[in-house]
Amino acid sequence: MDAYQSVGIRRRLRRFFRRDGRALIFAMDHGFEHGPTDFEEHWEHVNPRIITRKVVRAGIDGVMMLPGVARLAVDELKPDTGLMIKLTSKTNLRPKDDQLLQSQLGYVEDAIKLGADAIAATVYWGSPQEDLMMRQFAEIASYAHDLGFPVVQFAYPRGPYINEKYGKKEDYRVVMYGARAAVESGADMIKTYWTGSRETFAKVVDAAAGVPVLLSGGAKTDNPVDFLKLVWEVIEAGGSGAVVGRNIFQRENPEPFIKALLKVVHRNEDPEEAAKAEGLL
Ligand SMILES: O=C(COP(=O)(O)O)[C@@H](O)[C@H](O)[C@H](O)COP(=O)(O)O
Repeated sequence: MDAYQSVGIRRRLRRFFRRDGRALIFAMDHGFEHGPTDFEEHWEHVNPRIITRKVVRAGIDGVMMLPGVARLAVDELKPDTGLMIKLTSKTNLRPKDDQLLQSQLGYVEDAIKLGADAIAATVYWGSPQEDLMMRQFAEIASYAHDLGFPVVQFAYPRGPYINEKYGKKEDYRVVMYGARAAVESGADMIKTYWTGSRETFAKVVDAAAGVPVLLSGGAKTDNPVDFLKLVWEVIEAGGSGAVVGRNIFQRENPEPFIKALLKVVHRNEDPEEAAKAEGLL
């Protein structure tokens, strides 16, 4: 018989993933990590309640937030919207030498009090402060697992040696290494970078050995279809979905865009067809 904890972990993961094993998750930690200027294109979206209402209305599977933003936005969530609380972060205001570290800014108990379904933390694999983030992740994961909560790792390879050895952090071997390190450190879900092609992303998925790999969205594309195509490639590569921020909240009208994304993620719909059906083309 399963221990209570593993039942809790499976049950909470299902609040993000539909029966097809895929999820589209809205990310809103940018006011902290990038600064509020990220919202300037559509300033009303700086208000977590307004943008959360829109993404929930469009049918998003889950949201990822830092504790303070979740506190403002949770009343906008449906009972079945997955809530992922991220417990590490950094501001862009830090000195450059400290930018390769995410610090803990909340505790597992805080996330549970907020009604979290999953706990997230970032590890910059390859950072000079990798050791500290590994310990942070291990402590968060061990405690969350003990209480039956799944743990999501934002597995971001970043550091001077990576650039020296591989040229860029998006090299598939680097992303694959980060994903594998996430698996081996006990993650139940992984968020990572696009590697540039379906074939290479499929290798990242293989290296994750069954732990779901989701795309970290990235900068907004001018043409919405370009982003739909990228997510389509992720799904074709065996990826389990995407965690998307700027491509949603930097659009004037995010709802049809989310609906098109959901068609790509959950129905493998052709990106252009999905865009047409939602009036984006
Ligand atoms: O991981 C983050 C920051 O990454 P970054 O340091 O900007 O590469 C988060 O702020 C976002 O949640 C994540 O990037 C997803 O949001 P978008 O990239 O889709 O805006």
